[in-house]
Amino acid sequence: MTIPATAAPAQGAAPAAAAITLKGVSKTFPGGMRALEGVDLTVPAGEFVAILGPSGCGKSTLLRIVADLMEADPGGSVEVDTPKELGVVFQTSNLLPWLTVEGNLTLGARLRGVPKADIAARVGPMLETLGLESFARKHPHELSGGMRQRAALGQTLICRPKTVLLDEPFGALDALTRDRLNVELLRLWQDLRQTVLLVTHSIPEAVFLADRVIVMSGRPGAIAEDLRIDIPRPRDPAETRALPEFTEAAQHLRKLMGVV
Ligand SMILES: Nc1ncnc2c1ncn2[C@@H]1O[C@H](COP(=O)(O)OP(=O)(O)OP(=O)(O)O)[C@@H](O)[C@H]1O
Repeated sequence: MTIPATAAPAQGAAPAAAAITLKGVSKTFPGGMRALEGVDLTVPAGEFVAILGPSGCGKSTLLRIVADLMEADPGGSVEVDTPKELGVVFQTSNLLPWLTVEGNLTLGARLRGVPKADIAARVGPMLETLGLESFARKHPHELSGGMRQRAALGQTLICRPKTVLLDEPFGALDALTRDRLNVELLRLWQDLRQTVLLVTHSIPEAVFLADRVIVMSGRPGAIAEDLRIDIPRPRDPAETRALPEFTEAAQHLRKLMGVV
């Protein structure tokens, strides 16, 4: 069992309530494929947690279980503090091809019950944050892959979900766009203080973004390491990457994952 790396709260401060609590979560697919084995994980509200692990170790399965898109094996438990306020962005975007970018963002918010006036007030700033303001009237097929992914992120974040599950949302992007979106994501997170669970294959991305990095072992996936990233915020990409704490954490994770 992994001891959560949650920092002790400052004296007098109440500890943050848990947004996600997994206890003994396992998953066996029909045919006997065991994808997860006894995962214990507590994520306090407002924490940014990155999940790293070898391909096929069950990261997406874990996210799907948290999102209630898939059932875990009987015996374990999954608790999400505000299941109705959960936003999910997967590797492939869910944009509707017949709607414009603006239409997709608006529909996303409308389906989640965001009041009309709030939607109208949020669409413009969200498009601007994501660098999509001049593509508001374009349809998904007229966008680059990076733009589509940004729009998909906007479609979820415009609803201001309390908990955000991100499954490799930037995996298919070029390094520059990815860096830029990382910065935007952090900025949005710092404003809204959502709970974030991000699956990534990038060690630098995990260290730059997260308060905690969870490393999963190979299949069946279990938690092999729960590493707290004590790098002050706000984090500037160039300054953060030059910090010894950044290098140290990244090296530790590379070693652990056998990428040297
Ligand atoms: N619906 C399914 N039915 C059967 N097996 C599945 C199903 N979904 C996933 N698996 C298997 O479960 C294991 C974990 O898959 P999962 O997609 O969670 O891994 P992952 O860590 O997210 O991988 P990657 O990093 O490559 O995206 C894999 O071996 C996969 O083949």
